[in-house]
Amino acid sequence: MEVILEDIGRRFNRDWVFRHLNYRFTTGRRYAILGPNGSGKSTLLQIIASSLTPSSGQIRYVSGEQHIDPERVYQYIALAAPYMELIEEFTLTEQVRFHFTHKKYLHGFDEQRVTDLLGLRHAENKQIRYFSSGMKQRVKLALACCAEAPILLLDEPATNLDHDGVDWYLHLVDKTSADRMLLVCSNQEREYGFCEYTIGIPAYKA
Ligand SMILES: Nc1ncnc2c1ncn2[C@@H]1O[C@H](COP(=O)(O)OP(=O)(O)OP(=O)(O)O)[C@@H](O)[C@H]1O
Repeated sequence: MEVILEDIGRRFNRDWVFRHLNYRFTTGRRYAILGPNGSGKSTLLQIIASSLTPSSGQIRYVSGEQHIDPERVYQYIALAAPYMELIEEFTLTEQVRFHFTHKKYLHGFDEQRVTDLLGLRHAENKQIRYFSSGMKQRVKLALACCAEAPILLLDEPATNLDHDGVDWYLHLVDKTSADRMLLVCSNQEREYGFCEYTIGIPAYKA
């Protein structure tokens, strides 16, 4: 699968966040989207996820010979981001079950394995609203990484994670990112050090 950005730009009102961005993302590769706060990383990720449209240029999604309609791209994407909410009223078990009624499990995973991987067995029946911020971040990452989707998008994945949490995240990525297209938005080397390709957003400042 390929995601092809053709001269894309995005502005909010009169202010261009970035412009003239050409890039080709390919399955099996890991990319870091880099830049300081406010540079446009999340904006670019949302354009790639097709939840935001570019103000100029176009984005194409190609799977083999097939062109994918941007409105159906969500079926190919798993996303973890700070602006995504978990369902606070659910227990952990209910949240996992609910998520995987909409998404398939990645090959080799099931409810049990996701819960084990989370290391939150003791909190299975606890409502998400009582989880710490680090526990919630682990849940978001596990739901995204353990879902069957060729494109995995992680926006600031180490947010709220302590030292052990970052090691846990790196292990999770190692176990789940093979043969997928992985994009990590970050400004911290520890969360994207494994990426083979980097895109610096400030280079596309208008
Ligand atoms: N809906 C919106 N309306 C107006 N401006 C917006 C909107 N969304 C984002 N912006 C602006 O676009 C710019 C890029 O924001 P974005 O969130 O993409 O940056 P970022 O690199 O992800 O930042 P951070 O590292 O802080 O998460 C910022 O100046 C932001 O204020």
